[in-house]
Amino acid sequence: MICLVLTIFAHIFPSAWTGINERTFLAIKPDGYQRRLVGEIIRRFEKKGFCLVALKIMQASEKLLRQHYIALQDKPFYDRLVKYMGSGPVVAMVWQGLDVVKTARVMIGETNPAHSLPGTIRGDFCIDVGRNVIHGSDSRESAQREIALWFQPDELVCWQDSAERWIYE
Ligand SMILES: Nc1ncnc2c1ncn2[C@@H]1O[C@@H]2COP(=O)(O)O[C@H]2[C@H]1O
Repeated sequence: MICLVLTIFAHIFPSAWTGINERTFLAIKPDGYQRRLVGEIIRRFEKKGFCLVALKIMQASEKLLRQHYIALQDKPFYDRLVKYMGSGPVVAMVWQGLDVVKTARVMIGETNPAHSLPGTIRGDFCIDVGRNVIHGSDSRESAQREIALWFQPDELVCWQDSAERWIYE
């Protein structure tokens, strides 16, 4: 209940989710799902120390995907991207932790896998920019927008992280 109130509060005042409560939106794309990379990807963020606060498998609607990628609507690959993202299951997730937006992007690698270093998700698991396995919000503002687009407030779970004092000073 407290979490629900906090989540609604954060929709109105995004600054509520800062510091160790910062949140980001990640989605394992249909290629990552088909290639059985779901466990490996989740494992990386768990081992890093971030908290998983929401997760669902879904086949995203065209409407949702057009909204999600609205900033890219003038790009020549926009329709192709929406079609690919809707072509199979995706795993939509919200992760929480200090600087999670920026750190998740570092862990994911560059948009083009060819420019991604080994050790990053895209550097390790993919080759083609049109099949780059995972999406991660590119800013705190995008994260707020994307979380609100993909999840209802009551789908985000607040839980007490018993390892917190071993992760943060
Ligand atoms: N040149 C491109 N051709 C096809 N897809 C692209 C291209 N550039 C970016 N994208 C896709 O657009 C997506 C936008 O953000 P993502 O991190 O989800 O990953 C990106 C790629 O999947």
